[in-house]
Amino acid sequence: MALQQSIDLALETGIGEGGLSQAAFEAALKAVGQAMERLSDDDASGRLPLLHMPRTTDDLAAVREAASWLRRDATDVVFLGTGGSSLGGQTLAQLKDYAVPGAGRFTESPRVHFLDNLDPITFDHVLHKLPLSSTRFVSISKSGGTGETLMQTIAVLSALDKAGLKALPKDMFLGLSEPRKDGGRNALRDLLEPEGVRFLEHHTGIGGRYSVLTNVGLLPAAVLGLDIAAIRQGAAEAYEPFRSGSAAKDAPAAIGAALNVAAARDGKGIAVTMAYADRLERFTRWWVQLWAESIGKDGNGTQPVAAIGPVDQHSQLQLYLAGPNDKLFTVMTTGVAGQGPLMDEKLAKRAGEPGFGGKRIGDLVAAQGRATADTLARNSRPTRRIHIEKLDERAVGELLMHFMLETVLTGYALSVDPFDQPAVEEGKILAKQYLAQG
Ligand SMILES: O=P(O)(O)OC[C@H]1O[C@](O)(CO)[C@@H](O)[C@@H]1O
Repeated sequence: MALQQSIDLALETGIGEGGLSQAAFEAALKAVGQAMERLSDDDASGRLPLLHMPRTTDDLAAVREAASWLRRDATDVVFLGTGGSSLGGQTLAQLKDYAVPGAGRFTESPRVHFLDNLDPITFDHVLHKLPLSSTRFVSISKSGGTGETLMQTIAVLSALDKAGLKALPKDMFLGLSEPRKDGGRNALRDLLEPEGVRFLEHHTGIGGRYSVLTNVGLLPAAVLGLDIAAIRQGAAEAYEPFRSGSAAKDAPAAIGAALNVAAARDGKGIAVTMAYADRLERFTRWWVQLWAESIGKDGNGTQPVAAIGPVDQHSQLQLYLAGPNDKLFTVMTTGVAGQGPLMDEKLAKRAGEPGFGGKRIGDLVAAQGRATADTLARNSRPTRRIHIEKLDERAVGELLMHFMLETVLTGYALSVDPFDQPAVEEGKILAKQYLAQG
């Protein structure tokens, strides 16, 4: 297993007052144990295809084929889509420096872009800058009806038309959506299929925010040359204790769920995940959607907050250490010790930091991650630590599956349905009304 989780700094037994009591944790673990029984039924009945994804391999060839079609002669590949239709792919793409501050600008061809937010200025700018004749577009929407993705797709079709290119939309576009239900409407298909655009099928039994291990997340990963089989193998590692019928106390994702349940019951209404790695920044955003939409309903839920270290030590940490003690922290570190530029002894002395001499940047980051977890604990803030020595496809696959399982189990244990998001529809309907009114 690549993921090492320790919860001692979250419990009263480890940090004293402020930690979660052993009794509360045990009670939560019991509830999660019951949730695991339900999960086991879900697996056996096939009700949750997500649970079978780690062991599935027969769909990978189609993903690889689509990826190589997209890469052929392309300078740029643009993924249109939002929420669960984008964040999983972004998380995986970050292994190849996507959206890594500074480094992301130097990525090799094809450049990959995820346009998940709808912003007219950005979209205009990107459409003007992209070399359209060598750009490929992928529109992803499970429902096929998300307004943002439809507007983006319409805008691109119009831009291609205006550019008067020889290639047709079918040579430049790929769609990814559910099949039409009972032959009914699917707006994205209605838009693209008449142009001859080919579609990959979105798994009908897997929700958008749980779709990272399907073609939704794996297609961008394959375009970037990542080992998509290894991502699934890593996910299988996280699922193994569940597959083999381990007790909750022996299943890392169940332990994580129990911590969250105990914290929620204890009135700790905020869950902060602080990752000490640029290449986990998109992961934290993916987790925010997963957690918020899955757990936040019927008056339940804890507020997910994403943070990155060490940069957010210089913006958020003061509150975390000295503000209200209403949070459960997860501090994530990777094996960066010994990595990065070496600090020259003389220059370090000149800077008044002789202790930096002979150390590497990764040494300081490793020390900072450790210090932040320990300082939170010393200030009575319950803190879980997750360490991943080597951040690669396998490790990220395991991490993603761990957090999906943790989320589902937390939902089950708190008696909320972790798979729907009914409340967000109201605003979408109103926005369409306002648009019509002008
Ligand atoms: O993939 P779709 O259907 O376009 O939905 C995009 C996102 O919108 C939501 O439905 C919320 O509005 C998310 O759950 C989903 O990931």
